[in-house]
Amino acid sequence: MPPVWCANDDLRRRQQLRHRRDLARQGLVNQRPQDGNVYNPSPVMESTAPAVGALPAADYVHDEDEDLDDIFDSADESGHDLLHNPSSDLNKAYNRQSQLHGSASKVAAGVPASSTQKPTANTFASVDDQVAELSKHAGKIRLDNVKQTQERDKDKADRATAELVLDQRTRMILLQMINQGVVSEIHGAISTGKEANVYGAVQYLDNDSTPIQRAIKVYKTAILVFKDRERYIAGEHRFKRGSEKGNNRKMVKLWAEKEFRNLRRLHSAGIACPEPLRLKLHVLVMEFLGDKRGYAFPRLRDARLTGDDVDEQWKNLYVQLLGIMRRLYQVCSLVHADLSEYNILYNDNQLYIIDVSQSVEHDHPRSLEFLRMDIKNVNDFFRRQGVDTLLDRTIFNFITVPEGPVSEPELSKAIERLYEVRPAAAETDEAVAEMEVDNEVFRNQYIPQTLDELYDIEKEADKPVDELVYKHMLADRVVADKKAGEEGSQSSDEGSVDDAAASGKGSGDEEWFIFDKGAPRGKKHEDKDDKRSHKQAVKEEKREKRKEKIPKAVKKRLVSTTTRKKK
Ligand SMILES: Nc1ncnc2c1ncn2[C@@H]1O[C@H](COP(=O)(O)OP(=O)(O)OP(=O)(O)O)[C@@H](O)[C@H]1O
Ligand SMILES: [Mg+2]
Repeated sequence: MPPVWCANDDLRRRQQLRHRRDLARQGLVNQRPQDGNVYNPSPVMESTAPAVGALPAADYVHDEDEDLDDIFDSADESGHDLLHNPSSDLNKAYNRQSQLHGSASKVAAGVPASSTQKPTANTFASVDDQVAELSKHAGKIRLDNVKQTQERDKDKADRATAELVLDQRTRMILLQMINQGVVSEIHGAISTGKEANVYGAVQYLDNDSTPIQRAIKVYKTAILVFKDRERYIAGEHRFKRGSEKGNNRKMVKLWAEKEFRNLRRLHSAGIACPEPLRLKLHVLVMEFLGDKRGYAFPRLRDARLTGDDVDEQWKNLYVQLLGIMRRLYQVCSLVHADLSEYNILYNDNQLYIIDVSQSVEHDHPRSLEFLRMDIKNVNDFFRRQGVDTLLDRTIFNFITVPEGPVSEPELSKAIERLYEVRPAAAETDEAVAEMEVDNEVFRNQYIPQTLDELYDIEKEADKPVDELVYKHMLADRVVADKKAGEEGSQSSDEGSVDDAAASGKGSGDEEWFIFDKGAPRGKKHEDKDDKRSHKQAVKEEKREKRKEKIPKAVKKRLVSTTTRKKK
């Protein structure tokens, strides 16, 4: 018998546990851990998974007082719009899933699997009912079906097996997603890490089409697996509410939300990355980057380029990545903050950016420091591949300067120009040594982000602007660049790359100048004569309209007569 609502918390909890135990006995819900910290998956839930499951104590601790209420709360969902968008394929998938797995009455009534209405009473009974309802999908979570093509170390592969067991909350979220048709089946782990596991999944849209591959990132909520997330979230306006220190579950939810939102920004800016599809608490469903059989693209670290022009391919990838970094900064207002060959996937000369949960906005107090770290990682990696890399400082300026292109092919052209205007002797040993020194200096330079962070504001003010690392963040520089753009609009090709290179302005630390500014947008940049004639035309139009206007007194009279008639 389902438990009845009761005001007494203790009694209610006991009833809930008893009910869960009953369900567990019937094989519907996973039982609580027994024999210390060993999970004992129910035969239904883990029917195809191997019998592993000894989890470290810490992995279990956070689940001790596990409740599932928030899992059935639709307020914690993002990407739900996909499901309700009539043009979305997810709709089809949802209907298909519902038809396949009962709930026929719900489908007929047009009720979504997880109702958006919150129960007003008997919450626990409702949660348990939903848990029981979801258990019919248990066989579709088959984590033993691992697809690994990448050269990962043995340690990690072993960990992948040991982590086949999901905690109950995560399992419920996954079952819910299956129920809603977001995915149809969940397969093995693509990757298991300290902070998150990524699983492969498939979504069947209709009976005869090939399934769509999906990736599901599950963030870990265990205490011991936390890294210093605070430094990424603190100081960013999107997370002003605070980082929810001390509450792991909330913190991880925030983290997943950050990745979802950042991915969405990247995707809408046209940067190659997995499209985020659905977020529920700490579980994120996204586009799968890999082949149709479910094998993920390799990380850039593991990419094996083939052909006679491998060197050229590496160089092109380098140029492509610098362009992406500028686009990320200028269009998305983001710094990746963990960019390296581990967080970039590669396929067919295309780079895909992943793992943006720690990416920060411009206004983050350490964004420039993170950017400099990203540049270092990228340069170090490509130098190891034999690419003639640009100076860290040059790239930093290239990324941060507001003026200039933000899309291909102009971005690549601008980078090629950076090579062209580089001091001529860049290939000599001496120049290489000099480059290394400059990189070292730049990497250790202090980058203030606000005026408050300057040690000696007067001393800084005396320095030539071009000596400042943060020169592109100075308000007057940004304004000056904009002004130059306005003036540039009067003599059309002033400030173009060729001019800059020819006049020698583009050498050394002046690379920011070599962007082709192009025609500035916005009304204030329109030609003065155009503006005047437009104003005149609008005036004329208004005058004509006034001629047809009924005088106020006449209008009033007309209104009053019609109202009287009605009466
Ligand atoms: N959308 C995707 N499609 C295919 N594979 C993916 C996708 N997202 C992630 N992966 C794979 O999962 C791996 C880990 O993903 P990610 O870098 O996002 O996790 P992580 O936060 O680094 O986890 P941890 O730090 O705990 O290792 C990646 O290296 C990649 O191989
Ligand atoms: Mg990663």
